[in-house]
Amino acid sequence: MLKRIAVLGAGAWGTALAQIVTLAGGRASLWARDPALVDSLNSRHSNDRYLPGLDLDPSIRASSHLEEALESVDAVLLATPAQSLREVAERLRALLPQGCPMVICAKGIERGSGKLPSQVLGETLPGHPLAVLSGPTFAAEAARGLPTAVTLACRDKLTASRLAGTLASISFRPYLSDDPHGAEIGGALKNIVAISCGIVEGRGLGQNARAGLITRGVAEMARLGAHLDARRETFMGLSGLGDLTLSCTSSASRNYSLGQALGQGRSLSDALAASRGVTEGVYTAEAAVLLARRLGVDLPIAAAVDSVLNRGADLEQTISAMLSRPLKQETA
Ligand SMILES: NC(=O)C1=CN([C@@H]2O[C@H](COP(=O)(O)OP(=O)(O)OC[C@H]3O[C@@H](n4cnc5c(N)ncnc54)[C@H](O)[C@@H]3O)[C@@H](O)[C@H]2O)C=CC1
Ligand SMILES: O=C(CO)COP(=O)(O)O
Repeated sequence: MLKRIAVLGAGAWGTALAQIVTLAGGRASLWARDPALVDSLNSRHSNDRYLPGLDLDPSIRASSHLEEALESVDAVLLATPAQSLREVAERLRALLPQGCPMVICAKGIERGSGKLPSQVLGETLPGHPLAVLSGPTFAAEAARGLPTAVTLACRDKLTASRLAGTLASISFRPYLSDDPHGAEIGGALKNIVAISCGIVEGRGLGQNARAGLITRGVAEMARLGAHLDARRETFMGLSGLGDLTLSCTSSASRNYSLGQALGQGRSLSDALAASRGVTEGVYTAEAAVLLARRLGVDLPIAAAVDSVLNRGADLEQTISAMLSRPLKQETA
């Protein structure tokens, strides 16, 4: 078993993951940029900024120094937002022990390059075993020990099962997969679809529309995945349909709530200011559209969300245009 785990990023998910490691019997160090947050994590064993009301295991050691957080670690969980992965990976280059496995816990696609997190890490930190952890996991629930099932995807079976052993407990249940790209695409696109479902809710367009978007969201995942070495069946699993089910039906999702606010007529800057943390779908919509254009893939939901959020398109006209698209085969 990999016992000593460094979690990088002490937001809601990173803090929850550190707790999950301790629930599984391991030791977690937690890297946060902000020394004030580190002090409160170490002295009060809580993260009032990102995960209020939760008592953390006192064995979790936080540090604002990467070197310290990485001391004697067996594996690293990357839990900063997707857009910061490259910067964090570059800092890791001189510090990470040879062959140390890395687990991508962020959900997104890089802006500017249109790359998946595993592609970003493959460029910046080649040679390290890579896994992707994704699925329906609200941080606050998983950290409290409420039952949670996830996809743990890794091309190397031995690394996958060692990582699963490190994270698994009575309340946290990883299912193994050998399709990391599929898990990444599912996690990235579900945030965009969650924004679209929030818009539907905020505008009072009904539950039929939401179910339609969830299902067509799976179709967008599968179409993109077909060009990126991912398997269709992955999108029917926890990191695809599972996460869509969670994030597209609950205002506990930040992406869904941002969509709700937009649907109610609030501006993007107001909705972002009210958000409880990073809303990955806003940035990934732009990156997904870039990637899809490059690959010649049609992603109408992602394109509509991107045009409303990032290109100043009128919401009402965008909804009309979506609904007026030419009729097509369901499986195409
Ligand atoms: N919150 C949740 O329930 C879940 C979140 N995720 C994913 O995990 C990732 C992180 O999300 P959250 O922890 O919820 O976000 P958050 O907004 O709660 O926290 C983000 C943390 O990353 C830090 N950070 C931002 N840029 C950084 C940089 N350049 N270098 C170092 N630290 C940086 C921030 O200071 C903050 O502590 C996202 O990709 C999200 O989609 C995945 C599963 C569940
Ligand atoms: O990824 C998540 C649940 O699986 C968290 O979703 P939000 O980022 O939309 O809150």
